[in-house]
Amino acid sequence: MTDAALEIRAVSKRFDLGRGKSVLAVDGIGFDVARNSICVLLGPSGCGKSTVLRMMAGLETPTAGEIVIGGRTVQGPGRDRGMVFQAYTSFDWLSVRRNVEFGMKINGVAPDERRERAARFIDLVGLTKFADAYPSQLSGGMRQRVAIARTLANGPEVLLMDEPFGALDAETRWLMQELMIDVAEKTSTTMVIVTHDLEEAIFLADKIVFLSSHPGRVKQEIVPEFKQGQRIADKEDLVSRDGYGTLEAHLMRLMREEGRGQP
Ligand SMILES: Nc1ncnc2c1ncn2[C@@H]1O[C@H](COP(=O)(O)OP(=O)(O)OP(=O)(O)O)[C@@H](O)[C@H]1O
Repeated sequence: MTDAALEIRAVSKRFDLGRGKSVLAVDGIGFDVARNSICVLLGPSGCGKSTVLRMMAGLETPTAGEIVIGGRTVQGPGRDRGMVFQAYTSFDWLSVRRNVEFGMKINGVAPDERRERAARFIDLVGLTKFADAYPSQLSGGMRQRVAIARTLANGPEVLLMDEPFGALDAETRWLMQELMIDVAEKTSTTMVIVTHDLEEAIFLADKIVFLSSHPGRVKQEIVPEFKQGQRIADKEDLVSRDGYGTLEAHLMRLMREEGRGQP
């Protein structure tokens, strides 16, 4: 019995470009994501991070290998996974509460339970005062909180996030990162987060999987040992810890090595 929530086994992805041409985006990658952990996929632009995440979500099919979640091979999208994208994906004509209830309604969750769960997750992301507001009345960070609450309310085993804070300003980004640590602690959801931001990776990750540039292969799996197995909920605290700078410099070196030759 493995304690992995997610197993990526020798996965490759080749995209057909038509006229007999194709591109190998991901080449034989393998790694595990432990249950209740935060795994960050890091690597230079075009290394295949989003492709790997989309295969986990079942939005793309591996050309070779398999992805196993909770003992089952992924064969398409499923309720055991929830995905949050960089672009805000809330329904503008529904209030925050109705947005969060929407997926549960589709899934046939009874009204009372829907309301109770929506209230819990809206509270978790700090939007209780805005439950009756509409997305157009909210800031970018708040709208992304709605997307997170809506996704978590469906009770996924694994939360997949593709550059979730990429469109936010620096300050909101920190707050959102701190929020995700809080969410991970309170909900014990396994998370896989794609980013190219080194600081974000170090802050959020229990494990970093660094992908080499095109085609994507696992270059290194890195556990930020300086955190001593703890999540550090406060960014100032994190960056002032011994070992933070060394890890950041190491990741910068990897990024520079792999980024060479990129436009
Ligand atoms: N649908 C597709 N058809 C053809 N090629 C694709 C498709 N999706 C991705 N690719 C190619 O696969 C490679 C990996 O792309 P992917 O978007 O996964 O990288 P990434 O690491 O997420 O990049 P970025 O950090 O810039 O978002 C790229 O060369 C890209 O052009």
